[in-house]
Amino acid sequence: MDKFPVVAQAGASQPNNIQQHEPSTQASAQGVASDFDVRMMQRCLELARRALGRTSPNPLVGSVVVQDGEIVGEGFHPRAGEPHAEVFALRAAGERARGATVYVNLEPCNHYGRTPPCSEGLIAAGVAKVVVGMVDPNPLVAGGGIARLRAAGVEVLVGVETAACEQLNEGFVHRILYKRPFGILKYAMTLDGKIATNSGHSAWVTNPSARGEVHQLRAGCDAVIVGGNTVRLDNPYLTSHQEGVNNPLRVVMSRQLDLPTDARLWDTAQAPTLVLTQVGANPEFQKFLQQKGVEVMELPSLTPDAVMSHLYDRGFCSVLWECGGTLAASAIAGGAVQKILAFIAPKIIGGSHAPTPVGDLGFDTMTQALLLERVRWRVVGSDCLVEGYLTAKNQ
Ligand SMILES: Nc1nc(O)c(N)c(N[C@@H]2O[C@H](COP(=O)(O)O)[C@@H](O)[C@H]2O)n1
Ligand SMILES: [Zn+2]
Repeated sequence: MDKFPVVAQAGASQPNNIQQHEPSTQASAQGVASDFDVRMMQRCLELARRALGRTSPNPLVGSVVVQDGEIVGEGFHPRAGEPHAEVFALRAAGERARGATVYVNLEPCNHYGRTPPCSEGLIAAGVAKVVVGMVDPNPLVAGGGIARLRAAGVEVLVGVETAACEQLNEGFVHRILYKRPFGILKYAMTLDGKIATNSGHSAWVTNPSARGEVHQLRAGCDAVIVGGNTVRLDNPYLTSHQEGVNNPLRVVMSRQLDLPTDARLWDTAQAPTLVLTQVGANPEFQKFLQQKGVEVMELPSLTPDAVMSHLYDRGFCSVLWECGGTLAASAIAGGAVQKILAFIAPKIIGGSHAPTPVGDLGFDTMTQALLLERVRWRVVGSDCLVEGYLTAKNQ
């Protein structure tokens, strides 16, 4: 997997300004990870994913306790307010935790939050060694958990499968560092760069496997945002379409609330919907939505950043933009997008008025182009998925 320097400097003001993070000296890697260590860390990540989309504002964390080369306890963090992964793993191991090695994809915490410090729990359980995937960027932890364990005589190895650990928690890390959720812009376009025909028809650009990936992506996000046009033209469900997995909060941004009364998003039995609008917009329609169980909120300024700020206040880590080109351009320009996922279908539809995934960014020359880094691509069914991160140059 590519190196993924997702962690940026705390306090930096530009949300897209992602920089390489160097772990603190205190917490730097000591010793060499074995193939077994790598396998155990991958198991932690697997366990962590069981709570996909359910832990915000907390991270996804899994933990494994190993005694004499054998797994004797496993656990994951199920949601904020519940015990941390290490606690569940230690509980499962019981007395066999004494002298054991504990694996965890995020540095054990060292503070009293909603739960007591895991560093103290690990010390009290008498573990001999802790293997950590990545340092916790939370200023309340930030190397302190590692230092506390070492001070108590526990051997600590830091930096196993770090790239994968950082990628799993890129939303949590971004939230901590920038006080905004991590924004992902996803779109599907034809080979000639259109997201719909001249008449606005878009079902479907991509093949069913690609649509399955999008459902999976939604399951890992706290919210999915669209604009009024997407509601009017596509009438989407925006759910994960799977039993027992997370459905994100479906968010509609609409200034005028000139929206259809029969939109699928107003059926809140499957997933909640939040409509964000401007102060005083269409009171009749607001009433109609509220009667349907849709939450309506007026924001003094309906900008992508104001929306992301509101979603941050709700404790969200990752937000998916599934909007049309105009809102996508505004979200990018407003620093609300850090990652792009572009599904490209091998189809050509032409059309000089056919919409494209990103509207006007006000650029005149190619030198102004937004650059992506850490770009990867793979084939998904008959389509191609290109993904990458907006670079610091874009700001
Ligand atoms: N190492 C580790 N394992 C977990 O299972 C976790 N949830 C965390 N989270 C860290 O602790 C903070 C939350 O603490 P409370 O749940 O409020 O007690 C979170 O921000 C992470 O820094 N870490
Ligand atoms: Zn903890």
